[in-house]
Amino acid sequence: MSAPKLGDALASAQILFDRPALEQAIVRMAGEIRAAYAEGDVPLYITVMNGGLPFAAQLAFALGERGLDLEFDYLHATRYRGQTSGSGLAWLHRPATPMHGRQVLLADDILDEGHTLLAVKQWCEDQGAADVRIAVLAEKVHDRCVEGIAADHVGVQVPDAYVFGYGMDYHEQGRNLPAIYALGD
Ligand SMILES: O=P(O)(O)OC[C@H]1O[C@H](OP(=O)(O)OP(=O)(O)O)[C@H](O)[C@@H]1O
Ligand SMILES: Nc1nc2[nH]cnc2c(=O)[nH]1
Repeated sequence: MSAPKLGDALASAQILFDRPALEQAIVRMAGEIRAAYAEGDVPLYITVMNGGLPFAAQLAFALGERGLDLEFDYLHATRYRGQTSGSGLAWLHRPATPMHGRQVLLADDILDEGHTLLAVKQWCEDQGAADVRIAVLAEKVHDRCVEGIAADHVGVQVPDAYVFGYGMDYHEQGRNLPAIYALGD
């Protein structure tokens, strides 16, 4: 079966945040995150692939501009496999950099029910990370978030709908759309 067409989804989608609004949110986040670290700190900056990639890249530059150096690594843990729901987390790649005693900064596109970032944060702590901060471009507003997880830094809040663009996929399409859309009915 072929994937539903991105163009059809866009035709009925609602634009929630355009590129300037998201860039502005990321700049604001960078100021907050910079202030959370001391002079000379070099956090281990972990991009949560795939969705976190565009956001993480932009945030990294904004942090560099503010004098915060970062050591880069990445992980890929996926839960949804292109659908809106699913159970269990599949680790496709774990970071190679030792975390013991490190300050870890996780960058992901969205905190929805929180299963992904809860498992990822717990894994970082199990590896001996001294401190784990979470930065997400979007936080979905509902009451289904699992206990024990919250983002430290949030770009924008999105309604309880399937969203795509700016890293987030619509059936593995549309990740490079420079805006966040909510899927229509
Ligand atoms: O808060 P949750 O309900 O756990 O959902 C959020 C996670 O879901 C998405 O990842 P996905 O598993 O779709 O992988 P992807 O980044 O490769 O699209 C997104 O990138 C988050 O990591
Ligand atoms: N693309 C996308 N991925 C998600 N992962 C968890 N929630 C969402 C969502 O609304 N959209």
